[in-house]
Amino acid sequence: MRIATAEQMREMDRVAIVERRIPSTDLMERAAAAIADQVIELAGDAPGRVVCFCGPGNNGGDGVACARLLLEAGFEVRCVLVGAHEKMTPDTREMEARLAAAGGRLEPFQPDDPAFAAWCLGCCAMVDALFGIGLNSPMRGDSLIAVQMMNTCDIPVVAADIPSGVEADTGRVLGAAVEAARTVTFTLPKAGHYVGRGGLCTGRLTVADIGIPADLVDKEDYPVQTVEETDVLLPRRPRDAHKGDFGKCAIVGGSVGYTGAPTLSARAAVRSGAGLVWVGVPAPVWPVAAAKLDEAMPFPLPAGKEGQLSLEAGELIRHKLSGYEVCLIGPGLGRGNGVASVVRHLLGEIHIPVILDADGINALEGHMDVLDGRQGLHTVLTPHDGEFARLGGDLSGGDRLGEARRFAREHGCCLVLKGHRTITAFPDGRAYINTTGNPGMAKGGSGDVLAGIILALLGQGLPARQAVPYAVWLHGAAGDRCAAEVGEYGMTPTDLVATLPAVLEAHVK
Ligand SMILES: NC(=O)C1=CN([C@@H]2O[C@H](COP(=O)(O)OP(=O)(O)OC[C@H]3O[C@@H](n4cnc5c(N)ncnc54)[C@H](O)[C@@H]3O)[C@@H](O)[C@H]2O)[C@H](O)CC1
Ligand SMILES: [K+]
Repeated sequence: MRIATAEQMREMDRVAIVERRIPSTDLMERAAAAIADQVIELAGDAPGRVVCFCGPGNNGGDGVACARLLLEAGFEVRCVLVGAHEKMTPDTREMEARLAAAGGRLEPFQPDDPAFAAWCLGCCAMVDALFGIGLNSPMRGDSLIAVQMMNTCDIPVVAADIPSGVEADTGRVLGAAVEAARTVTFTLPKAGHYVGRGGLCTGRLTVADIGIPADLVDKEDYPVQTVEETDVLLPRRPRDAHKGDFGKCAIVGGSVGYTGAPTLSARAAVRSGAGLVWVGVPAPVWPVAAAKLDEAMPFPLPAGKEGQLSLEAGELIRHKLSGYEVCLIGPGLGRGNGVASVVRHLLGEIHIPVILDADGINALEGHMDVLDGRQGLHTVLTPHDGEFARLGGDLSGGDRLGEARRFAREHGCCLVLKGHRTITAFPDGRAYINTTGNPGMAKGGSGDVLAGIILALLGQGLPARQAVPYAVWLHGAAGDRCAAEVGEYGMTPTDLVATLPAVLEAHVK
C-alpha cells in the first residue's frame, strides 16, 4: 500500500477543498463517520459511554463531529477540548456548533476533576482526537495528561488519523503517545502507522476513503510503500525447466562453533526454490556441514588455527564463484581480522550480486569504501540495529525509515534494516515497509534464514526490487504461520525453513 507524507496529505486536502470545491466540513464529517464506525463496533450490541478527547485543530474537529454522531446513535457522550478554545480551527468550531445543535456540548478538559476521571472509567471506548498530522513538537501540559488518562484507563482507544504523539512521517513519539487499540486514518496510511514506536501505538489500522478525488491521490509519487499479501507474486515455473534455470547460488560462511548459520541459510535457499546451492565453509567444519546438508553442496576452504577462513581462501572462493550468479557472504563466518580481510577482498573482486549478512556486514566496519566501490553492483545488506550502528547508521533520532533510506542512497546498496516492520531501502529512495513477522522470530538463526531466502529469489532471477521485499515478507509470513502452529516461544528458525514451501506456494501466480 502506498505511504503518504503529512505534506502530501495537506496538499491533497488543499486541492480538494480549494480547487475541487469539496467542503472541508464534508471531509471532516466523513472522517468522523469512519471513526464512529470503529467505536460502534467496539461497543458491540448496545451503545455505551464514550469520551472524546479533542484538540483545537482539525484532528479535534474529527473528534467533535464523531461525538455528535455517537450521540445521535444513542451513546452517552462527553466531548472535552484539550487546549485553548481560541485556537480552534474554523472547521472545529463548526463541528462544535453542530454538536450543540444536536444537544451535546464541547466542554473544557479538567484534568483535576475526579468526577470526570471516574466517569471515564465507565466508558466502552475513548476517542483520541488531540493531534493528527499537524503535531510538530513534543506534547506538553494538559495534552500529556489526556494521553496518560487514555493509556491508563484500560479502555480501548480509537485514534483519529494517527495516535496523538506519533510523528506521521517517522513514527517517532514526541513527548508521549496514545496506545490505540484501533486507528482510523484517511485516504492513505502514513509511515508513522508502521515504523518506529508509531507502529506499536497504532493498533488495528483502518484506511478510510473520505472523498479525496482519486486522481489527486494517483498523481502523487509515493517512494515508500508497505508490502502486503497481495503484492507478493512468484512466477510459475516453466514446465520444461531444469535446475540450472533456478539460480546458481553460493554461500560463504561458517566457522568453528558456528555451523548452524550457513546450514540454515542453505536450507532456506533450497526451500525457497534455488536450483543449485554451493556452501563454502572452513575445512574444520566441513564434515559437520556435509553431514547436515544434502541438496546443498558443502565445500572445504582453507582455514586458520582458530577455525575461521584464512587469507588463502579468498582466491579459491573467487575462482569457485566464477560459475555462480549470486553470493551470500557472512552467516557464521566469525569476526577475526583474517576473515574480515577475505570478505573485503571478495567484495572487491567479485561482480555478481552479493548479500552481506552478520559477520559479512561486520567486515565492512571502518571500510565503507569497499561497499561504496561496488556502486552499480547489487549489494544487499541485512543488518539488525547493532550491525547497522557499526556501519555508521544512526538510529538515535528514532527515524528508522529516514535513516535506512539515507544509508541506501549514500552507499548505493539495498539495505534491509531488520526489526519490527523491517524496512527495505534502495539507492533511488524507494523503500518497502514489511507487514509480517512476530517476536517469535527474535532468535539466533532467523536472520540466516532470511538471507537464504533473499539469495534464492535473487538467484531465480527476480529483480532486487521484488526479490528482497518479497523475501522479507515471506520470511515474516512463515514466522507468523509458525507462531500460529507452535507458538512464539517454541518456534525455531528450523520451523521457519520447514514452513517456507507452503508460504511460497500460496504466492505462485
Ligand atoms: N484529508 C485528510 O486527511 C483530512 C484530515 N483531517 C484531520 O485534520 C488533521 C490535521 O489537522 P491540523 O489542524 O492540520 O493539525 P492537528 O489537528 O493534527 O494539530 C493541531 C495543531 O496543533 C498545533 N500543534 C502541533 N504540535 C503541537 C504541540 N506539541 N502542542 C500544542 N500544539 C501543537 C499545530 O499548530 C497544529 O496545527 C488530520 O490529522 C485529520 O485528523 C480533516 O479533519 C479531514 C480531512
Ligand atoms: K489523533
